[in-house]
Amino acid sequence: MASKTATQNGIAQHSANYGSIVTHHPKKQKTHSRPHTGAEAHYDTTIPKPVRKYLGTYGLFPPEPDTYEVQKKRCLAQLRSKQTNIGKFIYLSQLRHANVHLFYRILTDHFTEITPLVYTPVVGEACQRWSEIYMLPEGMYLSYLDKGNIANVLKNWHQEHVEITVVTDGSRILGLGDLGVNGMGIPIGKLALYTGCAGIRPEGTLPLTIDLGTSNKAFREDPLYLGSRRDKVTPEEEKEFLDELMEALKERWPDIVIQFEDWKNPFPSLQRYRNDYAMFNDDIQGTGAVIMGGIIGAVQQSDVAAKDHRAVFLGAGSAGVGVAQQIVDYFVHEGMSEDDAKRKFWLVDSKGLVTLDRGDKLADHKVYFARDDNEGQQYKSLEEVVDHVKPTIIMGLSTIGGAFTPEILQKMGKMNDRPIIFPLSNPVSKSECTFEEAIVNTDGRALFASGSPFYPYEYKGKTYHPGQGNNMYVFPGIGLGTILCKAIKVTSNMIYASGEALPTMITEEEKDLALLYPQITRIRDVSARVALYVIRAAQKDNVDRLHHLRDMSDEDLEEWIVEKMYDPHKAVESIEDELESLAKDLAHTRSLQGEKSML
Ligand SMILES: NC(=O)C1=CN([C@@H]2O[C@H](COP(=O)(O)OP(=O)(O)OC[C@H]3O[C@@H](n4cnc5c(N)ncnc54)[C@H](O)[C@@H]3O)[C@@H](O)[C@H]2O)C=CC1
Ligand SMILES: CC(=O)C(=O)O
Ligand SMILES: [Mg+2]
Repeated sequence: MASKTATQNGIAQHSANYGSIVTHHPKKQKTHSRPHTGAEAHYDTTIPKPVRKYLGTYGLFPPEPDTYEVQKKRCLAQLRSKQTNIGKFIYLSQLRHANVHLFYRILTDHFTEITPLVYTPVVGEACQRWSEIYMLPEGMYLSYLDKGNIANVLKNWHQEHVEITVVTDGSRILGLGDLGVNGMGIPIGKLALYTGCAGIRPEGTLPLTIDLGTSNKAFREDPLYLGSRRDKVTPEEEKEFLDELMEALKERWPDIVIQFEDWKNPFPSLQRYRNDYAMFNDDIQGTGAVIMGGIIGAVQQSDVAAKDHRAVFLGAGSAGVGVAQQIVDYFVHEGMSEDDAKRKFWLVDSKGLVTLDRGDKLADHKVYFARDDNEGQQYKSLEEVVDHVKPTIIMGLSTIGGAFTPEILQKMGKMNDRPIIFPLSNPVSKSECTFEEAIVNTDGRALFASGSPFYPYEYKGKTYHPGQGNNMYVFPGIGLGTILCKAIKVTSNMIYASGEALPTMITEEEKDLALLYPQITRIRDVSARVALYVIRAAQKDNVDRLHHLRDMSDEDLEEWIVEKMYDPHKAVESIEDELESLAKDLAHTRSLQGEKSML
């Protein structure tokens, strides 16, 4: 009997990976529904018959088990038959809910096709239309009214072992403005990439959206809007709420990594929590690191020494300042003084070139880069600044689609052999220029990366390949590295290391194509390398807690990281093998005891 109980427990435990399957078997303990891991057993047509019989799901779906290849073929056909991107987004959300391993198998097998549908650009449209398309929670929503009770609300989350959360208040979703609780698409999308790109277990992720009110009047008046109708809370109220939230998260999951995403003004929270929590801000730090990684390659390919570059940034917000700051660190690494490095940057915001004598009160985060050498002259437009600076690099983090006009691009092409052109705003509609515009207006010489994906472009008989300068190349690895070495905080050196890891992954073939980032299809290997660099930096800063990793060689450590990554293909195979063999064991035990076997 003892072995029978052990066997049953084994099946119950493993079948947890199949979501709510256990709910439907009378012998099994009832579990809560699992918004993020799905009820996939009912939809997983690959489950072998003996397992279905044991679990009490035999007869509940078509009789003959599929192979994964057939199942995938059917799913891709269903996906591709949807007429609109939003239809595809909804289909994929339902698939993730219904059969989480299948969703991640398909995502990892078809990164190039699926990523734009669950992340930028389509997630932008999904957030704009969230109130209309909403069907499933897929994460937690906290409200300002929960203040004083946040720890209790967090207890309602059904997963015991959350390793990472992405938290937003929806106040600056991509370049689309304040979308309030509709911003939930972003934590869900980012965490889907955590799982797909860096192998964080799906059930270890917690998408979290906080309703702190919204400045979006149209949403507040929309009867379908799912959030509160109040205006945004004050910065002081936000701070008090976040203090309580951070403490409550750490209390329930002491090792949790917390990623702040798409906040309108994220500098105060980063400053306040970075030393006491394993947290980082993706828009400031993740973007800084990923663009620094791309710039390292671009500087090499431009054949202009780092000290001779001049960068004009359109946009001086969290991403613009984060990126500029990170590249300053890189230039300093390359031997420049900090002051010289800082002087390589001209930041432009909605009022023009950021200068100390512009006459308005500059936000704190802009002061460091404000120019003092403009001799009293104020440059209002990007074109004027380009004429004044004669940059080698133009960077767009402004949310202004098309701001890099053909005239500006042509000037960049005339002034530089290899102009570095990075229109980084998301989604595609906000990109400062398209890949085609950059290629045509520089006669194919642009070194290019954009925030959202573009297709390769054929020009004068040659195919050009765009790079995607998106923080998705680093945040999954930053999170993975932090989790695996149990770092107590995410230091600046860990962020820097994540960007430094990227150029080490570019192959000669990719360099020949002038690519500044590895192909997205290799993102899992890239994330493992990023995690390796992050762990090494954590060790140097003495913030890691898994000290035995310090003794491993880089090669062994990278291999260990890969082994630790959730792989949806292996997950399904091993669970199925084990379930089948456990079911057979049980049948055998029953027949020895003279019970009628179901199998
Ligand atoms: N590629 C990537 O990985 C990332 C891209 N982004 C994108 O960067 C953009 C900006 O993000 P944040 O810096 O966080 O936003 P933000 O709101 O903090 O900053 C926006 C900046 O653009 C400036 N701006 C607005 N209108 C302008 C105009 N007409 N001319 C010149 N400047 C103007 C604002 O003054 C502000 O300095 C968004 O579209 C976002 O999607 C953000 C993070 C990562
Ligand atoms: C990519 C990203 O984090 C953003 O556009 O905000
Ligand atoms: Mg973001």
